[in-house]
Parts: sequence; structure tokens; C-alpha cells
Amino acid sequence: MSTALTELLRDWMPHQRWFGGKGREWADVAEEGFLLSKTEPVLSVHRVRVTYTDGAAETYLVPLSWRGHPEEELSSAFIGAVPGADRENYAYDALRDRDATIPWLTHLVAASTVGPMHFHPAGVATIPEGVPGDVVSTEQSNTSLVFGQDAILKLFRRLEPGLNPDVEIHAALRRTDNKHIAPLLGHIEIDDPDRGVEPATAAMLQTFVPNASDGWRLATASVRDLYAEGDLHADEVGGDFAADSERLGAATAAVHVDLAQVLPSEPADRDWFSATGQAMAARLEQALSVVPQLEEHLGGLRAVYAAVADSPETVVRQRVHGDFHLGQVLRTATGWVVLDFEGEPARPLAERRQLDSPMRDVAGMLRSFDYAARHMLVEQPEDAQRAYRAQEWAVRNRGAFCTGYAAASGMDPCGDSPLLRAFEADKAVYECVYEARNRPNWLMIPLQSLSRLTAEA
Ligand SMILES: Nc1ncnc2c1ncn2[C@@H]1O[C@H](COP(=O)(O)OP(=O)(O)O)[C@@H](O)[C@H]1O
Ligand SMILES: O=P(O)(O)O[C@H]1O[C@H](CO)[C@@H](O[C@H]2O[C@H](CO)[C@@H](O)[C@H](O)[C@H]2O)[C@H](O)[C@H]1O
Repeated sequence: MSTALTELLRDWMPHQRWFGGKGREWADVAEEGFLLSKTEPVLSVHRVRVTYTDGAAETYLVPLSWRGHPEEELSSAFIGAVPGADRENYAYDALRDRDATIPWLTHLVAASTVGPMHFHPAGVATIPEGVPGDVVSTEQSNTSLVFGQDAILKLFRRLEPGLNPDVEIHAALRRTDNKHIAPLLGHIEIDDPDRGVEPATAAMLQTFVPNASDGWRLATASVRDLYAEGDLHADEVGGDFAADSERLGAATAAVHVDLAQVLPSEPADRDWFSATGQAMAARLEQALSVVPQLEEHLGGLRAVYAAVADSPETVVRQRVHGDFHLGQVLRTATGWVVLDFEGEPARPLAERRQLDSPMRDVAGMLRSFDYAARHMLVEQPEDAQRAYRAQEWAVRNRGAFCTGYAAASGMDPCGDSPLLRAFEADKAVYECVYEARNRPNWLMIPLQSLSRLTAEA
């Protein structure tokens, strides 16, 4: 293990968007690496284990490219220099070094095993070879590379033993003719150094959806149009989003229906309702230590969660998306495509693979409408007129989404349901933690929603 390298990673990783341990103090860091390509630029892949002062530990996947000389045009990807036997070695973020991105698909085409890494092509379509990949600018919890207009490779940054739900669900949906997903082209696994533990999923390759816009971009453009027209209502301005929201509701229902068919599903019993409310209450307690502002909502939130136990509806438990929001859907000329079935990145993998209510996804998208409507108020928190308009936009698109969902599934998800309200509140608590760690000036969005969600209870 190179101490110089771990010191570099200690400085660099906390500033990366994909790093989930922001705000936590590091007690220790250890790394283990192997070579994926030996020709310049050398490509190495590292499993970096970060232990925090509270005793918890996380393992991250960090690919590095190495150059014998500093490369001016790669300066934004430069991580640092590590002394070698007879010269300095210059380390770069390998996913931002185009020449170093080629081996990923070469190994997938060859179905190689390199050290602990296993490459599994899905065998259903041609994987492009010999082309470099460009990193997707809307980088979130993971890092994705687009290869031409054909394929997109997502590197899962936080490694956990077991098949990632993104791969599992995309593979299962291939058995349907669902039109709302991008087909799986392959995946990559990495063995765990501990014997007897399942390999972790390191990456997923899927078909790239060209000429598409993500839902967040489209929805926020619509909100901007509304703000620009002080006197007109959401249904009167040019960029009304309601028809898209309705189609998105229908696409969401179609995905849920197919998931229930190809993966396990069962009716939820009363114990599930109680356990779900209790799990939400437990998550709230944990969130308090990160977001002390949640204190003022404690009473209201506990009441919302307690009401889940007596929620009257019938619920089917099945596999769901788990982290559904406008940034996870792409609109093409023909309809919506749903991405990223990984679940909430902060939850343990076993939890993300559990059967759940599809209402969790509905709540996620409703929260996202709220975000889209209000994100510009972050800059103008006192603008009462815009706040009113934001609420109007959110209500309109929420209604349209539920209309589309009901038409496609036969079940209106948005009646007055204690379960739905609790899912929305639980998501807002998750968002508070996410924002406190990643975008503190956005924290006001979920906090203000909590005032509304608990007041309505
Ligand atoms: N199959 C695809 N086709 C086109 N763009 C995609 C595809 N998959 C992902 N993207 C783009 O990459 C972004 C990040 O992908 P996502 O799977 O949501 O990763 P993360 O887990 O980091 O959130 C998406 O918001 C979208 O813009
Ligand atoms: O990286 P992921 O796509 O897995 O999602 C994480 O990041 C999202 C932010 O980019 C975060 O979503 C939150 O912000 C969105 C607007 O940027 C908003 O539409 C969502 O409703 C809100 O939850 C997501 O929670 C987080 O897991």
C-alpha cells in the first residue's frame, strides 16, 4: 500500500460529488489496487476503504490513470504526484482521461477476468469498441461515461457485496417489452477481498438514449416560464408541463406493473405497515444528528409516521425504483425512459433490494415536483408571489402525474392516504440529510415541505 497515494486520496475524495461521506471525519484509509491496462496511460483500479471516527466504514471504487509527465490538457483531472522507483508518477482521475476510458469496453467485449474484476457482456447487442468515453456532466452519486451515441457505462462508486439492483432490475425487465427502460448491455463485478462474501457490482453498461432531456431540466424550464409571467396561471403559460407529468405517471405505472410480474411481489400484511412507520421514525432519529433543524418537526413527523400503522389501503409489496425523482427520467421523442434503479445510495444494498410499496416511488416523484417548483426560491426566499406560483405548479403537476398513473394501473395513488403522506415526509427527511451534506443552501426546500406535510396531518 502506498502511503503517498492514500494521502492524495484523503485530500481529493471528499471534494468529489460521488463521495457519500461528506462532513464525516476520517479515522483511517486503506487502498488496494490492480492494473486494468499496462500501456500508457496505465489504468489502475483501487478499492479504497475509508473508516470514519464513529467506527463506520465505506469502500469506494477509484480508477486512476498514470502518466510519466504532467499533461497540461488534463489539469482538471490531476490528483497528484506519487514518487516511483526512479521518477514521479502523475495520477489522474481515470474517468476524465479519455485515453484511459477505452479498456473498459474492450474487456467487456472480451468477457475478461482481470485480477479480481469480472466483465459480463449481456450478449444481446453489440458493445462499441475502441472508442473513448466522455464523462456525463450531471454527475451525481456515481460516475457515468458515454461512448459515442451508443452506450453509457455507470461506475458504482460505493462498493457493497451483492448484485446492484440497477443491474438486477434492468436484467429482469428485459423479459418484458417495457418501453420505458434503456436495455442492459453488460455489467462488471469485483471480488471482495474477504472470502465467502459475494462480489460487488462495479459498473453497468446500458444503451445510451440519444436526443433526450432529463425531467429535471424540462420541469424547471416550465417553472421558469411560469415565474416570468407574473399574471398568468400554470395552465396559461407556454411551458406547461402537465401533459408530460401525466405521461410520466403512466410510464411509472407501466414499470411498476412489469416489475410486479417479473420479480417477486406479495400483499403487505399489517405488520408491514407497523414496521414501515417504525423504520421511518428510526431514520428520523438518525437524521437529527446531521440536521438539528429537524427538531422543530419532531412531534408532527412522529404523528405522521404513527398513522401508517392504521393506514386503510391495500398494498402490494414488490420491487420498486427506490430513488425516483425528475433527474432519473429522460424524455425522448416517443415517451419517458426511467433510469437508475439503484435505490437511495445512502441505504445498505440489502435494504434497497427489499420488497416495498410502489407508493414510495410515487412519493419520490411528488417530492421532486415540489423541488422543481421551489428551487428558484432558494435565491428569493421572501418572494410571496413566486412562492404562491410554485405551489400552484406543484399541485397541478402532482394531479396530472396521478391521473396518468391511475389511467395506466387502475389505481389512483394520490387519494388521502396516510401512507403516501408518510412516504413523502420520509423522503423529505432523507433529502434534508442529502442537502445538508451536499448542497446546504438547498436545505430550506425539504425543511419547508416538512412544515406543510406535518401541518396537513
Ligand atoms: N441510458 C442513458 N441514456 C442517456 N443518458 C443517460 C442514460 N443513463 C444515464 N444517463 C444520464 O446520466 C445521468 C446520471 O445517471 P444515473 O443513472 O441517474 O446515475 P447516478 O446514479 O449517478 O444518479 C442521468 O441523469 C442522465 O442524464
Ligand atoms: O444521485 P442520485 O440520482 O441517486 O440522487 C441523489 O441526488 C439527487 C440530487 O441530484 C437527490 O434528489 C434531490 O434533488 C433533486 C433535484 O436536484 C430533486 O428532484 C429530488 O426530488 C431530490 O430528492 C436524490 O435525493 C439523491 O439520492
